[in-house]
Amino acid sequence: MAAKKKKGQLSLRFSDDERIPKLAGVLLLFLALYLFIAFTSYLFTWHIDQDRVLRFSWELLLDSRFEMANWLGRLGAILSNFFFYYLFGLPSFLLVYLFALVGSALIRRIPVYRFTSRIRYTVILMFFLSLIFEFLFGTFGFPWGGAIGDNVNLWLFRFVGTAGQVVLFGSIAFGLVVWRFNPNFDQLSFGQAMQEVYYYFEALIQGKVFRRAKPADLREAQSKLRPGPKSQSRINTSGSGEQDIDEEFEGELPDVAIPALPADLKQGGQLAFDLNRAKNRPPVANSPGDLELEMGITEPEERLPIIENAPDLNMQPLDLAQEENPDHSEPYDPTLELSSYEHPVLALLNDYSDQKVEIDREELEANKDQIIETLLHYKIEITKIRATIGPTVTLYEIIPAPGVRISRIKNLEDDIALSLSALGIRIIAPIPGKGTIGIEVPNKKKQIVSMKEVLMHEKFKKAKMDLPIALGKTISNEVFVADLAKMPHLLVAGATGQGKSVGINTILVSLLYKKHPSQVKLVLIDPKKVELFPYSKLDNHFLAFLPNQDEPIITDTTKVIHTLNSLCMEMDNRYDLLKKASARNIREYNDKFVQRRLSPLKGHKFLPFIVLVIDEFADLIMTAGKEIELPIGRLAQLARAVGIHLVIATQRPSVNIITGVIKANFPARIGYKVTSKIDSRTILDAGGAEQLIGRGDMLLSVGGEMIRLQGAFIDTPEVENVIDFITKQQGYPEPYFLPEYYGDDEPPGKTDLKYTDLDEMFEDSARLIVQSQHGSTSMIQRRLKLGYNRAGRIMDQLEAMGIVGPSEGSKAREVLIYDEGELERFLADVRTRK
Ligand SMILES: Nc1ncnc2c1ncn2[C@@H]1O[C@H](COP(=O)(O)OP(=O)(O)OP(=O)(O)O)[C@@H](O)[C@H]1O
Repeated sequence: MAAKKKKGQLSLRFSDDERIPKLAGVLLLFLALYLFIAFTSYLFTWHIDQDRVLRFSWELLLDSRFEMANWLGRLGAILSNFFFYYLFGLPSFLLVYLFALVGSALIRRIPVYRFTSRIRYTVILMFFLSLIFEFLFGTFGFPWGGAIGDNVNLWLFRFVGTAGQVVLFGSIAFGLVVWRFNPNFDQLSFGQAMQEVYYYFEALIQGKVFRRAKPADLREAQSKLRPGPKSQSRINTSGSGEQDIDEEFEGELPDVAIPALPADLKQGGQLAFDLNRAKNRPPVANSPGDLELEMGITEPEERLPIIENAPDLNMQPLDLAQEENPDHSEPYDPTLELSSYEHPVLALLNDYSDQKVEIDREELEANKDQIIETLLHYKIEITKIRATIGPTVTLYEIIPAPGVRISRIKNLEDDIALSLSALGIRIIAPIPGKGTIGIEVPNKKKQIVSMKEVLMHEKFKKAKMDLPIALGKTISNEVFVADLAKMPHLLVAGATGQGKSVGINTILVSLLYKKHPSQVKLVLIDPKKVELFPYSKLDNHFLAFLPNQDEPIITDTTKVIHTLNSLCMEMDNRYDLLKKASARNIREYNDKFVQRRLSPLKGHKFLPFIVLVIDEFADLIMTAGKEIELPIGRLAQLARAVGIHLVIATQRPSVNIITGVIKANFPARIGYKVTSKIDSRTILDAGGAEQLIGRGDMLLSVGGEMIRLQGAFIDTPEVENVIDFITKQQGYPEPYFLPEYYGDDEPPGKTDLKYTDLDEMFEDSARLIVQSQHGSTSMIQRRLKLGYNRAGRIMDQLEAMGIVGPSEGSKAREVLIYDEGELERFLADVRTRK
């Protein structure tokens, strides 16, 4: 008895010992390496060794008189010949892969059964390839498909003949592809195929060959699409462009005032008019009459930082989410359900390159002279003036002489504007973080910043953000990419016709270019019913809305109220999930889910980010007031941690629209041109937006910092191209449904839901729940083979109909109907409620 117990204990300890599988893994890895070397060597030495090793004998293996050419000696020669000649031929290499796969799984403690399907595919592939190789190359001496390939081929040849073999192998290959990759043929159409060919050739003609980009490929594809260094302007937005200028001019600065600028000087980049002629000469600013101007080209200076580097507005540190996967299982891939989804390609967008205008050198110098003259007129001396040329405005940055008060310059804003006779002069005194004063002067000819150039820029391509949005370019011509998730909500306002709708399109298109449908969902509200209409086609890819909604884009005020409240419910549900998972924010939660540390059986699921966009929010506030404002305020206050972010836009920036509640909760705001300083203050808490020049010129205020940007331009046909590109691909079987919301005045209850409102599977689910007396969503999901969202919706309906009780966290709900007879009577009654 004692001995038995001991033995039991021993075996328990033995099976618990994690070193055993690790040692087995090491052995397999060693075997894989050994076979790999032996097999590789066999490719070069088989003809030398084959005669001797064809017939195995122990003597051959053990007698040291036999010398083999194989790099691994006699054992290597015998083993590789065995696998190549007697078994599978060249595909024997797949065995190396299998041993390595299983070996590495064992040492990483990943259960081998997770790889069952991969192992199965590999073994089948090995058989199949040995058949094919032998069929194709069987007449050569090398054992391409080994004895297995040879014998099966011989049998097949006698059975179906050569033509039959070709057909059979073709069908098997096709069948294997279907089995392994389950490609979608539903949407295979001649038109789509032609369009793909067209995109390819269009790019080919432009010398921009690329593959249809997957996220990782996008970088490569875009770098190919970027113009080569030769086509870059000498003075350019990019770092390399500015470098060019430096090299061009260094050491050549003549001693005369204002040397000639290069003839092909284009917009972008930074020029400095240094009022200290020589570095070793003391400043001469105190004697204005004596000023000699010298133009130097300076290194591009760090301007207002992009949001990418801005401090994390999210209070919760994110790096804590990077914990190790405890059971070392293969991570969950949320994109798997639409694994063949391809991100839109850049060829769908327009270049607007013909719109690029050269800056007028004389305009630059004239403005500079005017500024200096005007300032001198008011006895303001300066030591240095520098110009940074942007797409729509040029920033003249001046360093006043010591002792000059900044407020004096600020007060002269109007005089300087008058003397430069240009609209929209904005004076920034001082530029935050620098001792300089900025004077922004609009360029006579403005440059369109295309969405395409912004999306193809490294900053966007490399952006590792949750919700990257490419807004446009700063006035120093730097591409500006921000993370909406960190903003964490955005208020967009500006007078009509100044670029707001284009701006919303750039935000949405940025997300469509960068994100997989599993990662982000859009809730689109458009009371004007026009601007966001094209996006309605994305319902099964990127949209989220209420279950009984006919139109994917929400236009009706009552539906908007329901949607906002439903989003609040979604937020609460997500908080529950986060709490159960001990995660502090969506990133931590999703990281845990991806690492398979949260079980779907307990209700956990991968949470996509949700972006709510309201285009024209004034009408809603005017008609529904608090009913709109309160849920927006609640979402804005609380929703960022669970990945719900808002973008709300209005063309009426008055205080009764942009109320205190809204303002307090939207730290990031974009102001397009407005008609008055008061409007500017309403939006940005500061003046300035009234001095913008329209057509996408904007001020972004975030975290107390103000950045002037030229918005990227994207036209409606381009937006439609992108949407069509996505909708032609397979989407999810259904949209992402938000939780059902019934409204306060129509509380969920027996009398409210009509039979027609109920899900088709409602009755079956009710029977299942009553039969099993177990109120669990995951059971409905599993037994009736329904998606998680749909099962959840049915459970809500069961609750509303009084069949189950309310949710009790991770526990099953109470079932309120006890026997099937009672249920059938109840259902018959419900059926009559049409
Ligand atoms: N970033 C931009 N670059 C160049 N032009 C632009 C840009 N944004 C807008 N425009 C020009 O301004 C016009 C009006 O833009 P948009 O429709 O976005 O204005 P809006 O503020 O949405 O107007 P509304 O409120 O009436 O809808 C566009 O048709 C376009 O010609």
